[in-house]
Amino acid sequence: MSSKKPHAVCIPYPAQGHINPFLKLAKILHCRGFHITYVNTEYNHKRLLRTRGPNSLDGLLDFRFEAIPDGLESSEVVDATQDIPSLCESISKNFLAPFCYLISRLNNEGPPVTCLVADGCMSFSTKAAEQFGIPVVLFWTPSACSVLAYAHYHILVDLGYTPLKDSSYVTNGYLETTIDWIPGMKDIRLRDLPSFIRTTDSNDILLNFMINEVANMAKGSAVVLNTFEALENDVLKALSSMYTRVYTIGPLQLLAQNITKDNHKLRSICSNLWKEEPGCIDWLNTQSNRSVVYVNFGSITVMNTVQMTEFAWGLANSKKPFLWIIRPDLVTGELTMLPEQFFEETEERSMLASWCRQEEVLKHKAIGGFLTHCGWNSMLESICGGVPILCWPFFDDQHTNCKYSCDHWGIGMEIDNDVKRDEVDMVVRELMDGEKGKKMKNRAFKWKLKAEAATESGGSSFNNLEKLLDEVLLSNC
Ligand SMILES: O=c1ccn([C@@H]2O[C@H](COP(=O)(O)OP(=O)(O)O[C@H]3O[C@H](CO)[C@@H](O)[C@H](O)[C@H]3O)[C@@H](O)[C@H]2O)c(=O)[nH]1
Repeated sequence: MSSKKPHAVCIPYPAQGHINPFLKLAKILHCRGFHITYVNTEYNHKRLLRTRGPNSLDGLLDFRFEAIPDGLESSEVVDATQDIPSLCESISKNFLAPFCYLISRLNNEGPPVTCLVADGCMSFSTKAAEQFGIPVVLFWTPSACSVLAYAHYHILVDLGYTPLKDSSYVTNGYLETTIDWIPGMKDIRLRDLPSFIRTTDSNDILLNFMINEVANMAKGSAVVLNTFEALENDVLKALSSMYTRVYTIGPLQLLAQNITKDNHKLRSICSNLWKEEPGCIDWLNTQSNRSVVYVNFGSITVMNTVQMTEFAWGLANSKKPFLWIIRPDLVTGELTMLPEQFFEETEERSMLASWCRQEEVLKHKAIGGFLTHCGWNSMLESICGGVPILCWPFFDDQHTNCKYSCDHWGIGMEIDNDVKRDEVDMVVRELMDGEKGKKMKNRAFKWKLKAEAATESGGSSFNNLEKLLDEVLLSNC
C-alpha cells in the first residue's frame, strides 16, 4: 500500500529532441499521482522563459521546473542548439554536483525525491541515484534500433571497424560493408548505424561519449524507450536479452494525449525552445486533403546554401504545395537569400516559417508527405499522423531511422546526402502521385493504427507503463 507521495525528478539531455518527449513522460507521471520536478539547464530554462513568456514555467503546485548550470563558458542565450560535443563533455564533467545539490534541496523542502527519470545519455544520474538510495529510470529518446546499435559500438571498435583508417573511408564504399552479427538487426550496413562511427579519431568526443553512456545502461533500474512493440519487435527482443528491465511506452505523444486529456493546465505547458510562427495551421486549412509536402529538419540539422538551394528548386520544380520550416540557424556560412525567382514561382502554393507546432501540422489532413532529417520524434510524429516520409538523414541515429523507415517499415524513400534538385523533384512527385507513394501512404496509415492500438487501454505501451510504475517507479513508495 502506497504511503508516501511519489516524487520524480526528470532530467533530459539539454536539446529540443530530448526535452519534448521528457515533458510528455513527466505529464503522464503527474497524471498518475507523481509530484514532478522537471530539470532543464539554466540556458534552456532562460530560452523557454524568453520564448514562452515569463510565467510559462510556473507549472502547477506539484509540477515544478528547476534549472542547473550547463558548465559551458558562453552563457549568452541565442536561438540555436548549443554545440553538441561541448554539451556532452560538460555533462560528463560538470552535472553531477549541481544535480545532487538540487536533490538534497528538494528533499529538505519536501516531498522527498523517490525516483529519478534521467536521459539515457546522462550516466551521472546513476551515481546520484546510488547516493540517495532511489531508483533511476534511464529514458533513451532515440529509436530502439539505434540504441541497440550504440550498445554494439564497443565491439565495432574492438573489431577495428571504427575509427576509420582515414577520411576517404567515408566516401570510398567502405560504409557499404554489411554488419550481420548484431542480434535483432538484419540487412544492416555500416552506413546505417548511428554516424558517430564515421570518425578517424580514436579520441572522438561523441563516439567515446556514447560508448561510455551505453556501458552505464545496465546500472539503471530500468530502460525506457519511446517506441512500441509492433514497430521494433526484433530489436526489442535483442535489447531485452541484454538488459533486465526494458519498457516501451511510445509513442509518448499518443499515450500522453490519452492520459492527460482532461488536464487542461498541464496540456498547456509547452517545451518549444523556438517561438512558433502563427499561420501555419490557418494556411493548411486552405489546402486540399493530403496535398501538401511538409519540410522540416528538426532542431540540430544544419546545411550549406548549396544544399538549401537544391531543396528549394526541387520543391519548386515538383509543382506541389509545401510548408517549409526554415529555422534561423538552419543554414551555415554566409546566409544568402533564396533567389527572387523561387519566391515568384512558389508563393501561391507555399508557406515558409521559422518554427511551427509540428505535432499539429503532422496531424493535419492537408499533409501528404514529410521531408525530414529522420530525428526520432519527427519519425514518430509522422507515424502518429499516418504520413509517409522522404528521408535526408543528417547525423547520429537518423541514418538508422532512415534505413528502418525505407526497408523495414516501408514508409520512407531516401534522398542522397549530396542533394540535387532533380532527385528532390522526382521523389516528391513519386511520394505525392506515384504508385510507390500510394503504398507508402497505406503502410503509414497501418502504422498509425498500430501506434494507436499500443497506447490505448490494454495496448502494449499502455500496459508497459503500468508495469514500469509497479515494478520500478513506485517500488519504494
Ligand atoms: O518547427 C518545428 C521543428 C521541430 N519541432 C519539434 O522538435 C522536435 C525535434 O525532434 P527530432 O525530430 O527528434 O529532431 P532533433 O531535434 O534533431 O532531435 C535530436 O534528438 C532525437 C531524439 O533523441 C534524435 O533522434 C535526433 O537524431 C537528434 O538530432 C520534435 O518533437 C518536433 O515536433 C517543432 O515542434 N517545430
